[in-house]
Amino acid sequence: MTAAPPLVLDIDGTLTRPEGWGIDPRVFEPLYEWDAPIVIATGKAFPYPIALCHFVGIPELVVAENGGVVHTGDDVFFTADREAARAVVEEYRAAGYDLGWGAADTVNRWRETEIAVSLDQPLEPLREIAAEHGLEVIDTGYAYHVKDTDPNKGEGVARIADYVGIDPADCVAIGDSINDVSTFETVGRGFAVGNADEAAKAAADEVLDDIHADGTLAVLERIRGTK
Ligand SMILES: O=C(O)COP(=O)(O)O
Ligand SMILES: [Mg+2]
Repeated sequence: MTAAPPLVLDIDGTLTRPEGWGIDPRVFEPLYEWDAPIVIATGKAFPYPIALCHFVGIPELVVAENGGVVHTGDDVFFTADREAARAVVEEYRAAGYDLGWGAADTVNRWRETEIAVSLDQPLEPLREIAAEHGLEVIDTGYAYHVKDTDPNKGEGVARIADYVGIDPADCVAIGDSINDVSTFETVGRGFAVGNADEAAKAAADEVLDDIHADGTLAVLERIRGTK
């Protein structure tokens, strides 16, 4: 008998259908059945991973907004200040640009510590304005995130692991982009799916052939343990 390891899972690019968007429904059952804690570590706003945990039927262990929001299951921590990102966006808008999500902007509506800008908006002016405010812009392949340079997913994962009583070194993480590098540096074993960007591939212990959920499902099959 081998025990399943705790998991740290990114959402976009990792749990997504091979076409690139939408959660692949095949991941629901193995996550529901998983015999160890699962941390969802994402760049998405807090309600999205919470809803994912809710709909899969697993406890809420969540790192959202690239580490800006950490939920240990009992307590929620905010580790970055949204005001600086807000100031960057105001300047970006004043210069004639837009966040690119339309009037409802459900991408940022519940975002607490950073701002996300659509990939179809100009990056260079955003980077310049962010730098003037001491912030960085990271490109996850799904959005540009204007954020503090400080918090990251890995620190959030470490905080949750400490609270839950698991050793990060025992965790297996799967991810696809630059915002997963800190996760890979925190856990014992990191897998980059085949569609991952160069930063994630370089930081991972192993790069998978399969893309998106196909890659993730292949890892889960390999490490799920036996009874
Ligand atoms: O929000 C994003 O841009 C990416 O989200 P992810 O970290 O779950 O891939
Ligand atoms: Mg991702």
